[in-house]
Amino acid sequence: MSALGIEEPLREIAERRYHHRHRFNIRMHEGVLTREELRGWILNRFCYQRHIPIKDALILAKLESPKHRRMWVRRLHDHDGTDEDEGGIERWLRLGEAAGLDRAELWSGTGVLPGVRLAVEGYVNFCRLRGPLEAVASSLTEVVAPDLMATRIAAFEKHYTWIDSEGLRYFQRRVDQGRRDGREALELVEQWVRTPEDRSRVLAAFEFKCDVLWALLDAVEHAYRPESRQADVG
Ligand SMILES: O=C(O)c1cc(C(=O)O)c2c(n1)C(=O)C(=O)c1cc(C(=O)O)[nH]c1-2
Repeated sequence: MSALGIEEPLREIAERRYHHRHRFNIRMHEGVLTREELRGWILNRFCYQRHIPIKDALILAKLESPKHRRMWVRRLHDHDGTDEDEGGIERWLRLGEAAGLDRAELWSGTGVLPGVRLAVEGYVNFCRLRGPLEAVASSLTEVVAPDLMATRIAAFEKHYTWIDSEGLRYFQRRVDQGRRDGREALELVEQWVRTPEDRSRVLAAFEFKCDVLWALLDAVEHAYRPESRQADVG
């Protein structure tokens, strides 16, 4: 199946359903989030971050060729780190610290919203239960994530200067890692797709993943919106 057969419909779905369209991200980029909203997002996104290597380990166990496993295992190192590199989880913790959050609090999971927990668990279980084609396809949002991250870095540097720029290293590193991951996963999926049914499964997995990211932001937006917090207190 040609690249046109997968990448174009993926990008069409992303245009409508990827979380760059979510109001929380739009407000983040406009620079209008409060400190509490941004801290709430960082804390809750840590729940997603810490589960990425777990879902990648589940995918790794489904790959039958050494070549594919060698490619995929690098994702674990990207997040968990190596002797030479602290890794993405550590960089996310430093982002949290730069925003005034305590790393012990991030690790404790206290404050992770029910909707976030369910969305992340849904993603991990999807990768646990589905076959390799769908599990790999669910990572394909990384084809579009790097552009969003570049926008986010610019927005943080412009609007959220109270966060030390050292904290942005997670996103800076992730732009290139995400581009490579997205390209590799797309190549794998293109090799594997043989039938229209396979193609439909890939697109459905991608839609599911868009829903995971959307649901995560819905939960954060609802819980930390300044007006809803006032209403909760009242
Ligand atoms: O901040 C974002 O907008 C964003 C989005 C995504 C994504 O689209 O799944 C990932 C990340 N960040 C990210 O940092 C990351 O490590 C990551 C791994 C994966 C994946 O599905 O394997 N997605 C993403």
